Amino acid sequence: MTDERHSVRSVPAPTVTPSRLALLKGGLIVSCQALPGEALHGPDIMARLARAAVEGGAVGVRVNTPADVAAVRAAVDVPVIGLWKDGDSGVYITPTLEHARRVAASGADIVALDATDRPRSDGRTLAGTIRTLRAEGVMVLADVATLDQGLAAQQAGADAVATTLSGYTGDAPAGPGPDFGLLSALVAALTVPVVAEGRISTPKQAAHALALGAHTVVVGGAITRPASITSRFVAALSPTRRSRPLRRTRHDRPRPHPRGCRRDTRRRRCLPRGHPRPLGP
Ligand SMILES: CC(=O)N[C@H](C=O)[C@@H](O)[C@H](O)[C@H](O)COP(=O)(O)O
Repeated sequence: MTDERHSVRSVPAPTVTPSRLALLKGGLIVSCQALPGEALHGPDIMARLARAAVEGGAVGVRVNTPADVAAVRAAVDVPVIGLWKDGDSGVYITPTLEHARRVAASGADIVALDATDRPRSDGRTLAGTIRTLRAEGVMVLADVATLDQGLAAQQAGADAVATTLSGYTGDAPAGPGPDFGLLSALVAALTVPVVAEGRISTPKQAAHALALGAHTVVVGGAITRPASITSRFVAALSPTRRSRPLRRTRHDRPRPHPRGCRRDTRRRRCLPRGHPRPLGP
C-alpha cells in the first residue's frame, strides 16, 4: 500500500455531470504518471506536467494516486480522470471501493478502475463496486482487456470503457502497438463511450483510434515518460548502451539488469556498464 493515502489533502468533490464526458469527445487525454523511484515522481511535478499537456491542447488528464489527483485538480481546469495504482500484480488499478472513493474525494471528475473479471482484494464484485460508486455520484471509467469485460462493465453501469488493460492481464499477449482490434469490437458492441488507451505512441495512431470510433484517446508514456522516450533514442543510436528506466507496475515491470551493470542504490536504478557514477544528491 502506498503512503499517498496519508498525505492527500482534502479537496472538495467536483460537480459530476455527464457533460464532463462530453468535454472529452474527439480530444486527447494525457496520462501524467510517475511512480515512486522515477525522476518525475511527485504531485508538484505531475501538476506541471498536466499544465503542459493542457497548454498543448489536451482536453483531459489521467492521474495516479490521490495526492497527484489533488495537485493536478488544483492546477488545471480540464476533466481529471483519477486512479490509484496499488500493487504490481492482479488487480492494481484502483483495486477496491475505498481506493475509488479516495480518488473521487481528491477531486477526480471520473474514476478509472480495473474492470477485469479477476478477484478484487476487498472481496467485492465489480458490479457491486460500480453500482455503489454510481449511487454516490462518482463517474466510472472501466479499464478492460477484453470485449466480454467491456460488456460486463457496461452492464454494471460504467459510464465509459477503456482498452487500457489489453495485453496486461494474460488474456492476450501485448503487441508492440495499440489494440485496435479490441477498440473496434468495443465500439461495435457498446453504447457507452469507448476510450482508446494503451501503447498509443504516435499522432497517427491516435487519429486512427478516433477514426475507429473511439470517444477520446489517452496517451501516456509517449508524452510523459522522458526516461522511456530517451531510451528509445539511445537504443536507436547504440543498442548496447540502452538505459532502462525504473518500472514498477505489471505494465512497467522491472526489466533484468543489463550484463555488467552497476547498482546506484541512492537513486534506485542501475547504471549501464561504463556509465559514470552520478555526482551530488
Ligand atoms: C496497464 C497500465 O497499468 N496502464 C496505466 C494506466 O493508468 C498507465 O501505466 C499507462 O501509462 C496508461 O494506461 C497510458 O498508456 P500508455 O503509457 O501505453 O500510453
